[in-house]
Order: sequence, then structure tokens, then C-alpha cells
Amino acid sequence: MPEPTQPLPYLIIDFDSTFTQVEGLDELADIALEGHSDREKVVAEIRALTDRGMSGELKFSESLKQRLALLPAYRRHLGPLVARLKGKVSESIVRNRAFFEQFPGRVYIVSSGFREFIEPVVAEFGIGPDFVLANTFTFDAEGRITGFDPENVLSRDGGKIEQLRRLDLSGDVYVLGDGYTDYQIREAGLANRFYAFTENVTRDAVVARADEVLPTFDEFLYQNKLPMTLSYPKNRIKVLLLENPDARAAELFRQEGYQVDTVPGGLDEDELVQQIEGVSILGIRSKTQVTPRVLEAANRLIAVGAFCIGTNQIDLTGCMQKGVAVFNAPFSNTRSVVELALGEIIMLARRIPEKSAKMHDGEWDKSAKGSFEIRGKKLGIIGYGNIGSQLSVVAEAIGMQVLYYDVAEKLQLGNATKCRTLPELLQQADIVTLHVDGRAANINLIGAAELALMKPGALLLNNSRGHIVDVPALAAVLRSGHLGGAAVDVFPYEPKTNQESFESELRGLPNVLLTPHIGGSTAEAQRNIAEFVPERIMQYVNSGNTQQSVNFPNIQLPEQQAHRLIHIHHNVPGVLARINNVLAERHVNILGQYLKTNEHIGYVITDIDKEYEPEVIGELKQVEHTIKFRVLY
Ligand SMILES: NC(=O)C1=CN([C@@H]2O[C@H](COP(=O)(O)OP(=O)(O)OC[C@H]3O[C@@H](n4cnc5c(N)ncnc54)[C@H](O)[C@@H]3O)[C@@H](O)[C@H]2O)C=CC1
Ligand SMILES: O=C(O)CCC(=O)C(=O)O
Repeated sequence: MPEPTQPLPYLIIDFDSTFTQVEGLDELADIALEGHSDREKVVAEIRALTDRGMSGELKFSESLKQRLALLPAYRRHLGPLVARLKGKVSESIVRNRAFFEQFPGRVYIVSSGFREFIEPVVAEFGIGPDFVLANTFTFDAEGRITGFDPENVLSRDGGKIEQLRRLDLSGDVYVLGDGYTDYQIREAGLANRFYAFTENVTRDAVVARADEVLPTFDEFLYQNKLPMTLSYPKNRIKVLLLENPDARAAELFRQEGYQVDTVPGGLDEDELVQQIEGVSILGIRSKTQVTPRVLEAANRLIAVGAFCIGTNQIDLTGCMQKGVAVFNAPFSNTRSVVELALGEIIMLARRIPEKSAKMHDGEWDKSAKGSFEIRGKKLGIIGYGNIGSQLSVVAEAIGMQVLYYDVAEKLQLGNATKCRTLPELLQQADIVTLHVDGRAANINLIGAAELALMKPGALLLNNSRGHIVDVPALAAVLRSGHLGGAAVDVFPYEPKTNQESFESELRGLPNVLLTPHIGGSTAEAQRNIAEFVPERIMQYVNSGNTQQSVNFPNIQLPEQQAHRLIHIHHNVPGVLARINNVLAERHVNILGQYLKTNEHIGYVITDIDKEYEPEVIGELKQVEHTIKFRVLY
């Protein structure tokens, strides 16, 4: 990265597809041809000519001539065009409007586009007409655009080079643009650096020749240590998504400007340790283990998104101590698991797994033996959280009697009966269903002793976590006939990808439904999760809001006032006082301050006045017990 450049170099910025997201002439054609039957065809032809000109495939003057010949535009179309272009200024340029206003006289728009529409658009950014170098249209008596002024140097091949020569700027000159003609200024030795601007369009031939590639204007400002609106360019935020969350998740992160990498399937610890370096946001589902070793290698991690409910696969305390906020989707797949459990109860009660298998083998076994209605049967729900309690309501609605057991005090819904102990539930229920979370204390919650307490012929469902049930013990009671059947969706070891085979002692046992951890795998749930988790993470990154974080103190923050300082520290006495001392000594006015702690960390958000000395930031980073510190502008 270059050192900060003083004074600011001259910036030569292209207009079409750089300053604005679009090409002015394409838009003009679109406006002029409104209502014409061949609008799409002509606009497409003009776009193709623009592209060929910009990538260096067609001589620039030829591309311009051919485009204007196709353009049935009049002077009256220019007003609507300017209005449209004002709404299509590149997002990162709009975001950094203050930069342009701060450095009048240092930014030139050098464009082969036309002054008639460029001037009014860039004027709103404090760039005056003297700093716009562009072509001008020629019109006939009716106001129809007939072509361009051939005397204008920018209408010719190599026009930008000649224009820069005539400008004769002294000092450093940097060119930002998306086209080949922008690069040619650098090639001709008239600029020190050429930045390929790819926020709107990426041309391989141009990118290949660039000194730097700029996905946004923020990146240019960041690289050159110039004042910018964001504290950090979003394109530098790397997201790694594992285990195939719905494509909407990647789409949302990309829309935000982040770099997104996806790895289908999971990664084991070694693989993740290899890949986590430089990653700011890690997205996983239930399989990926975020261990202390992974966290040690995670040098830039800000947040982990669990695209699921369970978070037992994540070292939550380790994340907290590293200042990494973890978010999940606590309700997005609840209904899907409930529906699966209900279906499984009916399937097992009617011995469908074995009847279906026999039919596939050509055997017709019509009998009522071992089959029963679920109406009036006792459903024992272990873990009366979101899933357990919703299943309780649905099961009652179809006539089951619900018993439940939970280690925490829970609101009893409908006519459900609370059991004081686990054995009390196990001894009474006809069907036992597990909906506890995956905390370590729940390993083998259901082992041989618990299975022995269940009624003969009872059914067991596990849609929670694989390690909750002692699988060999379950296989034994199924083989012995003590249990009438089981449905199991989760396993102590689950294949990493769909290519790996599934091994379990439960395979081949009668009246056993096995599913590949798909309790939450419905289109609805996956889409909901893929929106919920990125939204929480982006709120956290953009505003510091930790609402719904599973490991950070939850703070819902008011709208940011001026600068926001985000400070995460070990929860020891005196840190807040030290932060405020720094601010007081530097005469920084606090507009608002919010603090919340948990047993490990303190989370302080301080909104301060716009004006402050840059040293403040360094001093706040040095406050003893600081884990992470960042500024939001
Ligand atoms: N198969 C699948 O695809 C899915 C599985 N899950 C699993 O289901 C679990 C439950 O989900 P939610 O209901 O949303 O979680 P939740 O946190 O709302 O409920 C869990 C309940 O279990 C209780 N609990 C924990 N240990 C217990 C114990 N030893 N005995 C009795 N109660 C105990 C808790 O107090 C809590 O009320 C998740 O943690 C996840 O592991 C969740 C979604 C999909
Ligand atoms: O869909 C997944 O990968 C995991 C679902 C799950 O177990 C959960 O939400 O906790």
C-alpha cells in the first residue's frame, strides 16, 4: 500500500461507468427511444459499441461516431437524462461526497462523454465546469443531436492523452476509470498510477493493466489514507460461507459490498485453520467446529454467523474473549423441525418405515399389528424451548396429551403437563421426543438407563443433536424390541459432504426412520435463515448493534450520532473510567454512551462529536484490557 500522499495528487476521474453507474449515451438512447418499437434493439447496439470502444476493441472515434449515428436524440431529452444520471452516481462516490467538497481544484472529470450532461451531475459534488473536460454535442435547427464538435480533442483517438498533455499538471496524477482510454493516460507517462474502477463494470483488458483495482472509491481513499465516510472499505471485508447456506446469504453480503467465498460442505479443523486467515465473517451451519485452534488462526474475525439454531459447535466463550460476536437464527427453522417431528410420530406409529421398505421389496404386508393412532397418546417432550413448546401446541391440536420436562422453568402451554424429573416423563410417555440444546452437559442425556425406563413399545425421536443419545444403547433396545421404533435426524458423527457414506449402528433396524440432519432443511427455513443471519451481522458491523447475539451483551443502539467508538474489553473494573478519561483529557464531547457487560466482556459504545484529534483513537486502543476497538464514522 502506498504511503499517504501529500499534497493530494490530481485525480483524473472518468465519468461514464465510473463516476456514474451507467453510460450516458446508452441512457440517452433509452430516453429518446421511449415508446419506439425498436428501442431495445437500438439501445443494445449502442451498448455493444460502447463496450467495444471502452475495451479497446474498436477505435474510440469510430465507436463514438457509430453510436451518435444510431441516436435519435434531441436537446429536450437532455433534461430527463441529467435527472436520471443524478440518481445513478456510483454508490461509493455518493457516499464520499464530502471528500470532493473538501478538495476543490484537485479532481478533474476527463471524459469522452458529453459536457451537456456531465457538468450538472458533477456540480453537485463541488466539481466546477472548469474541471470538466468532455465532448460537446452539435445540434441542428430542430434541436436534434447531429454529432460532436470535431475540434474538441476528446472526440479523437488518443484524445484523453492529448487533453492531459494540454492540462500540464505538475505533481502526482492518478487516473481512475473503467476504460482502456483511461489506462492509456498512464501508458503515455502522463499519470503516476492507473486505478481500474470496477464498481460498475469490469473489463479484463483494463484490469490486467491497472496499478490497482478499485472495487469502490472507498478503497482508493483507504489506500491513500484520505478522509473517507466509512471507517473501512467494505470490499476488504471477507466472508467465508461453509455448508451451503441458501444462496440469498451470499447475495446479501455481496450487495453490501463484501467479498464472499463459499465452500460447499464443511471443513474440518485443520482445513478451517488454513482458510480462516483474513476472514472477517465466517458463516457455518451445524457441522463446522469453531474451536480454540480455529480462533487462534482467525486474525481478522469480527463475527460468526450460525445459519441454524444450535451453537454448540462454536466455542462461544473463546469467541467472546477474542471480541468475535456470534449470531444465529433462533426461530427461522423451528416450524420445519416441528412439522418433521409430527410426521415422524405418525409414520412410526403406523410402522411405515418397515412397511414401505417391504413394498419396495415387492412384499404386501397388510396388517394392523403394532400400528396405532396418535390421538390420546402421551407425547413426552424433553426440552420445552422454541421447538418443544411449538410441537406441544400442534400435537395437542391433533389430540395428543403432552407431557414435558425442561431444566428451566417454562410457561406451560395449553393443557400440557409439566414433569418434575426426566424419569417421570420417560416412564409415562408413549412417544418421547428430544428438543434440548447441544450443551456439553447433555452428552448421552438418553443412555441405557433412561431407555430402560421408557414404556415397552414406546417410540423415541431425536431431532436435536447426535450426542444427546447413546447410539449403541438405542440400537440395543431397538434390537431387543423394548422400543417400538425411533426417528433419528442427528448423529454423533455426520458425513462432511454428500459424497461421504453414512455409518451407524442404527442402519437396517426395523421401524427406524433415519434422515440426514434435515430437520431445518426446507426452502422456507433456509431462505429465512439466509436473510436473518446476514442482517444481524451487517447491523453489527455497521452500527455495533448486538441484538440477538448469542455471546455478546445485547444492546439495541439508537441511530448513530457523528462518530461511534466501539470498545470491547475484558470485564474488569475501571475500563469505562479509563475510556472516559482519555476522552476528557482530549476534550472530546460525548453525545451518548451505552455499556453492557456479561461475565467475560464489557461492550461500550460511545457516540462523540465529529471533531477529535486522531491521537484519541490510538490512546483508546491502548486502554488496558482492550480486546477490540473500532470506529464507525
Ligand atoms: N435437526 C435439525 O435440523 C435441527 C435441530 N435443532 C436442535 O434443536 C435444539 C432445540 O432448539 P430450540 O427449541 O430452538 O432451542 P431452545 O434453546 O429454545 O430450547 C432448548 C430447551 O432445552 C432445554 N434443556 C436443555 N438441556 C436440557 C435437559 N438436559 N433437560 C431438559 N431440558 C433441557 C432448555 O432449557 C431449553 O428450554 C437446538 O439447540 C438444535 O440443537 C434445531 C433446529 C434444526
Ligand atoms: O440445517 C442445518 O445445517 C442445521 C440445523 C440445525 O441443527 C440447527 O438449526 O440447529
